[in-house]
Amino acid sequence: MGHLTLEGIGKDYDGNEISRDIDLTIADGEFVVFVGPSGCGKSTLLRMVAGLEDITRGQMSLDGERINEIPPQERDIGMVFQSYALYPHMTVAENMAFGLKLARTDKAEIRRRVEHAADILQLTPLLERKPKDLSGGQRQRVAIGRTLVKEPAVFLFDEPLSNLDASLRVEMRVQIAELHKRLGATMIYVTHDQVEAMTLADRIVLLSGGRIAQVGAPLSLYHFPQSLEVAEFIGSPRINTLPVTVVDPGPRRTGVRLPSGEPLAVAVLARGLAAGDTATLGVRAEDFVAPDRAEARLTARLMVAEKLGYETLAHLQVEGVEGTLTRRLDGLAHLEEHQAVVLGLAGDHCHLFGPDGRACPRQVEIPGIAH
Ligand SMILES: Nc1ncnc2c1ncn2[C@@H]1O[C@H](COP(=O)(O)OP(=O)(O)OP(=O)(O)O)[C@@H](O)[C@H]1O
Repeated sequence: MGHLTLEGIGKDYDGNEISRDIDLTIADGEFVVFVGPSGCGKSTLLRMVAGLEDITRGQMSLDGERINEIPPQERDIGMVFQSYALYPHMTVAENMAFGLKLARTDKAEIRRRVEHAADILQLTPLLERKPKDLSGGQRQRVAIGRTLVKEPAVFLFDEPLSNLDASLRVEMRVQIAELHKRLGATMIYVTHDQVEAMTLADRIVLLSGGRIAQVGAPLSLYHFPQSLEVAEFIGSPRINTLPVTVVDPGPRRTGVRLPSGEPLAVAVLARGLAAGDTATLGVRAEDFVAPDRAEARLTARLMVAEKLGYETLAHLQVEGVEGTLTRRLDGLAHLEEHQAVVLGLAGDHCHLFGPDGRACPRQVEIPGIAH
């Protein structure tokens, strides 16, 4: 079992509150990813779960038992670190067995567990090699193996792929997802890479300034972000934002005026907004619509077209909007530099954020995705 409960967890360093008001329940077998910008407190929270940091406030329980005071080695929790720090003079098998030997585990049992972990991680042919004779990905698999042999109820991963190159990261990401499916164990994974978070997580916990900004399934955070901060963190390219003025805060649609002066009825509840307020319209790169289906239009000029083969990212300048907006187009779109482009907007495909950054609740249904 690996059912974790965090209630009112907080952490201070030298009188500074680093983590605060963390309330979170992680179900047995769930894959949860802590994500957020650098310094938001992801590692601190993970290290508190591991027992490597004291908890200043709140209660942490594993399978109903309080674990605040239980030392790391006595928690049924295993951690895979960013730097895999294998012992260079030991073979792969010895590296994996080391923790079990220290814990005086029976020799036959150690052999069984090492062989089993090697089989799962495809390390069997490498068991007698030394770390210097392994690739980066293989070393990372040994580091995972070292944790796997402990057979913990909860696996913690602290940015385990950040030392690997891009293609290896993708490969290891798939292997970690397969490992989770195969073991069915509870896993908590820390990363600042939102693609890793989106692809691995059953649920994402997005942290900001030591607090939870939003918890939910990856696509819920993508389609129903509760704040501008979440909307901007989740999704690549970053969500487009433009300043608008609220003209009609209606009950199901909110009328706004675009920088071009055109009106648009956005499918959101105008909670807390009044006519005359300045708000932020959010439009994902794929959510612009063809001009003939548009409810409002923006005239833009193409600055740069990034042709990625399967899609083109058009970076566009719009009068009255700072920076550029990005529109995603399928395939190799035919675009000329500086050409005029009409960006079509539809109220169902936009987000609206108030002056405090809070999202106005969207009044749209997306099949299979919870609000
Ligand atoms: N031992 C410590 N003493 C004092 N402050 C610390 C200590 N460890 C971390 N902090 C501070 O706590 C905050 C959160 O750090 P943490 O490492 O948890 O962030 P993070 O989200 O994991 O960042 P990153 O993605 O850069 O690793 C930071 O401001 C950091 O400087």
